[in-house]
Amino acid sequence: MESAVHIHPAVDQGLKPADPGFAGGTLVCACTDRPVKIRIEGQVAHNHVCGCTKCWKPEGTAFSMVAVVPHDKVTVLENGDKLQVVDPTALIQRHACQQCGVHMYGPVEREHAFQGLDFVHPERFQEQGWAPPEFAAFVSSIIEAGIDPSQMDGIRARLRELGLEPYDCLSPALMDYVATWVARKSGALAS
Ligand SMILES: N[C@@H](CCC(=O)N[C@@H](CS)C(=O)NCC(=O)O)C(=O)O
Ligand SMILES: [Zn+2]
Ligand SMILES: [Zn+2]
Repeated sequence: MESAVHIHPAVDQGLKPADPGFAGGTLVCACTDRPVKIRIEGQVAHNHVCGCTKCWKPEGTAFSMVAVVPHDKVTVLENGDKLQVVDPTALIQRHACQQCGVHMYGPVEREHAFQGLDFVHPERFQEQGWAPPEFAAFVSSIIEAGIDPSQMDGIRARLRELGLEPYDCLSPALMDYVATWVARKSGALAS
């Protein structure tokens, strides 16, 4: 089934499988002059496409693609002076290149189930072999960015066709993980 809306350039032609030997790589922003370079050690986890308005999306694309890596696996290699935090009040401290706008890494420093993880956009890797997205998150949020609600049935069908089950928040596994963290903190569950 064809949808007029592009999901994301890295998935529109189908997903590329992970290389089992992928040991990390370098994320590069879109600048030709003094690009920001970030070294990531090891494979990314929980890669997914995200429809929210806060995650960086390539031009003309309805979804971002975003995964997590432990914060200690992230190193700013070059031109870190170009980075600025988009919204210092947000849970994810998205560090964007002020020149080209690409978000390079987003640590979660606050006390939260995701504390210690950095959100990254794997399509910015110079290398191939990163793990492909596993699901689609915050799908209804694309309406907040201006997608006509009448397109949603087609977009969800296209996501399913690509093997990216659409959810309006995170996947059930990740929602359960977050809720378990909250319940342990409150004492509702034994820690
Ligand atoms: N409907 C909202 C959803 C925003 C949202 O909650 N985004 C999720 C997925 S990235 C999140 O965890 N945000 C935390 C943050 O932005 O720091 C929007 O599209 O702006
Ligand atoms: Zn840049
Ligand atoms: Zn998002």
